[in-house]
Amino acid sequence: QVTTQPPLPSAPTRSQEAPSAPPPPGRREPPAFPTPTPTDQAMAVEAMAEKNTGAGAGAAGGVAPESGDRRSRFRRICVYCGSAKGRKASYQDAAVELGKELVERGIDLVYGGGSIGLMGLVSHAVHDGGRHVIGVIPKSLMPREVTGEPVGEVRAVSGMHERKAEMVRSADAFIALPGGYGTLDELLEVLTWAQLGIHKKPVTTNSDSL
Ligand SMILES: C/C(=C\CNc1ncnc2c1ncn2[C@@H]1O[C@H](COP(=O)(O)O)[C@@H](O)[C@H]1O)CO
Repeated sequence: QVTTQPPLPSAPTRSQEAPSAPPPPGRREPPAFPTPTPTDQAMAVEAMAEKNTGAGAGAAGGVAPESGDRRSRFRRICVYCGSAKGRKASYQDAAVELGKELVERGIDLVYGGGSIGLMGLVSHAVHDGGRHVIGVIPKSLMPREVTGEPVGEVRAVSGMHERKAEMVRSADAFIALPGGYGTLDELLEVLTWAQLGIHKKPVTTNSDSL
């Protein structure tokens, strides 16, 4: 099952896009999209799994949370995010907060294996919180995306396609944070694979992601 959450306002028209220069006098700034918090995102994937109990982490071996318990039914969530830190400090805050949210819910992380940008922030937050981190990365990309000692388990794969397939196989649900073209590619692929019935795992993002 694939949905995005929460209900989003309609997409801006070309004329509503954020201007690169200050607007002329009298012209109003376009409305800002609401940015769901990492807690919203974590709750969204839980809700999706609940609605589709045959498809969520139950099917993937997750553990149903007891009432009042913040532990998740998901064992592992894949986070797609940028290899850069992005233009807004709020993107970095969201990466760290999401990492902490996963820790609090007892969820391990699957991600692209890089130590740079938002990937580095989310992986360190999860690792520092004591959860397992699985980084899936092609050997050829290591010099570019890994600096210093990588955290957690590194799964070296043969190429980009194998990386995406391994990430989808290894996780029970997917959350996209802000990123660039790579994040967009990963998100579109996991969505289109769901559309084709290749997997039945929840996918969520936010309107401010890409
Ligand atoms: C060659 C293939 C796909 C090409 N595109 C990508 N597919 C998957 N992941 C990618 C691709 N390009 C870059 N990435 C990785 O995404 C991460 C985030 O990148 P961003 O651009 O900063 O959002 C990063 O780890 C990139 O390596 C065949 O399928």
